[in-house]
Amino acid sequence: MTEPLLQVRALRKSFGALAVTDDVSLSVTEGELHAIIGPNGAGKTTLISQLSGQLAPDSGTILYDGAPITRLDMAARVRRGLARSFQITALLPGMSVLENVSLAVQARSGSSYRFWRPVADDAALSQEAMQALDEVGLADRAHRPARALSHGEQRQLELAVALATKPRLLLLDEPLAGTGGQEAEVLISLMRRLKDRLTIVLIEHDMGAVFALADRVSVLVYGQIAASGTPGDIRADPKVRAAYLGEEEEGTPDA
Ligand SMILES: Nc1ncnc2c1ncn2[C@@H]1O[C@H](COP(=O)(O)OP(=O)(O)OP(=O)(O)O)[C@@H](O)[C@H]1O
Repeated sequence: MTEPLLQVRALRKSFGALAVTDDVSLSVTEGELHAIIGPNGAGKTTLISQLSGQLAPDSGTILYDGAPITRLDMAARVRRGLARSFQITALLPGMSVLENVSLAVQARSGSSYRFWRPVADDAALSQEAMQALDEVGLADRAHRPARALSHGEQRQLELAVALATKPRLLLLDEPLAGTGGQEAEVLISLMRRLKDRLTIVLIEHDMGAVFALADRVSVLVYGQIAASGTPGDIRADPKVRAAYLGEEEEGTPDA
């Protein structure tokens, strides 16, 4: 059996007396889209922040591609191919869409690009950034300021920024938040395309999207994995229905 691309073992993180990640173990196989769902405050974002290197766990181990990365910072994890999509708040609103993505290409490439020149001037850098924009469907918006994009387009831009780091494993924290209708559809079909070539860990409240996209689902409740399995297993799990799905009848996948 092939080794999982990501293995989390006995991860713990507390804020004061509150154990927000409480002995979490989980594995993500190369090529799968693994969704993490759970009620508000269950600890999903805190977990993904530890996977990306933004937050240090109190104890436990994170193995990526067979090697421990628990003590590596975010930049070192990005260089190994583990990227988190940056939130809209991390976008630079006055810079162009292309410049926002070019900065991510530049960050990955380190000193191979001359950092004192305006980022959009470097042809190779711009070309790579354009590829990422093309992949998310924003090539025709390249020269607009990021602030001129619609909310849904800004979420596409976040994905382009993450893709520009050439990840092998992509961590997505609520990519559909604040979107609806057509905007959500665009993002869902984009994730469907990305999952053909990348391993993805997805935190998402939109159960329709989760059950349409996920190969496996883990349910986090009060900082602990309450269940992990295929979407079919999760739908049928009485513990999950009681702890999570039951709480929002509208979002129940087979409602
Ligand atoms: N830096 C922090 N300091 C103290 N408490 C925190 C901190 N970050 C998160 N928490 C608390 O940890 C708990 C889990 O938060 P987290 O954001 O990880 O949950 P979540 O499952 O992502 O929630 P949501 O679905 O609402 O985004 C919450 O009770 C939150 O208030």
